[in-house]
Amino acid sequence: MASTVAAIPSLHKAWVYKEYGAAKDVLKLEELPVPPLAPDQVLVKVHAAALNPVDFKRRLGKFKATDSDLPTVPGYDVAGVVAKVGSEVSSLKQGDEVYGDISEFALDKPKQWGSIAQYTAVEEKLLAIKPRNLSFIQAASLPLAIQTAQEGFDKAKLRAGQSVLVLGGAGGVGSLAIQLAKFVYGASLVAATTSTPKLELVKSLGADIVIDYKEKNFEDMPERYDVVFDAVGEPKGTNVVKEGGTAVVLTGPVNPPGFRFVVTSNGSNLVRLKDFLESGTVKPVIDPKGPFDFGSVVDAFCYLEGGRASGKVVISVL
Ligand SMILES: NC(=O)C1=CN([C@@H]2O[C@H](COP(=O)(O)OP(=O)(O)OC[C@H]3O[C@@H](n4cnc5c(N)ncnc54)[C@H](OP(=O)(O)O)[C@@H]3O)[C@@H](O)[C@H]2O)C=CC1
Ligand SMILES: CC[C@H]1OC(C)=C(O)C1=O
Repeated sequence: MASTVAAIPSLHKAWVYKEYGAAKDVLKLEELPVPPLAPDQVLVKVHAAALNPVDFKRRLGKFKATDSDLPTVPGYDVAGVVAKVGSEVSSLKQGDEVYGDISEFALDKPKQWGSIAQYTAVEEKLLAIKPRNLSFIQAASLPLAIQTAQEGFDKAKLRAGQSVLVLGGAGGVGSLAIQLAKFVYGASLVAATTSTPKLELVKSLGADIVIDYKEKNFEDMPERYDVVFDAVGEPKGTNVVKEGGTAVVLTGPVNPPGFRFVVTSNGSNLVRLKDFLESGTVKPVIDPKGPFDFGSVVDAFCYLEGGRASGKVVISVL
């Protein structure tokens, strides 16, 4: 798909913080210069951007040792239209509808000028053509979370016919991890933990066993799993791993045989999932409190930071 692109202004609106702190204290909507383009980058007119916990952890200074310089425009996930291409860009052209995670390494010098803005500059290799059946809102919800699930299962060497437990099944990553495990990697059994109000959502995503962690402890159940995908950060997952299995840990402490990793972005990862997305086999999950409008980003972060989001918190930027 291609869209028409208006003239590019020299200034644009962006959410920015100049010091680390709470969203309500430091996050402001300001007019900034449109980011300059490197030769291998494209300028994206942002239609939608999604929030991730790494955005608020970063804004609280938890990764300052490896962060890019302040001031910071937050936002990793973007969906929009290519407005301009750098001199070395070969695979994208003006008008292409694209999506992606704009920071190749989530914690190591992530983009200073992020996606919660009217324009963002990003290397073509980090983007993919938006699936034609998905809205910009739906597409923006996917990149960082779906690549995290994909990379975690790849590193765990998940094979068809194996069993998976997803801890945090209703969250941004967990809601996609259930679907990928079941429909992309061919797991024979997918179990997931969530709380009482989200049991039906998690079952609808393909979980064969839904564990209400408010009522039951998965460690007390008889099942053991080839792969535990821990999107919660309690180190209990390794206690239910089968002999020879592993635990993928996204955050917090790790015990053997588990491992933790940090997601790496590449548009080719999204291309691998194109058919699953365009066929509707794997579906975006957008928290019903959203999408939030561009003026409500502080509210959106406050909601995400409450830790109860179902699927992804998305911002409509147009
Ligand atoms: N290492 C990496 O590269 C990455 C790490 N992460 C990290 O992974 C974690 C998850 O990210 P993301 O999914 O975006 O976060 P979300 O904010 O989307 O997770 C919210 C969800 O977590 C669920 N949840 C919270 N506690 C529990 C629990 N004890 N058991 C089951 N479900 C629970 C909530 O459900 P309920 O209301 O039912 O409790 C809610 O649905 C974050 O800490 C994030 O920083 C994320 C992406 C990449
Ligand atoms: C080390 C985990 C850290 O990296 C990302 C992307 C997060 O969300 C984290 O908490």
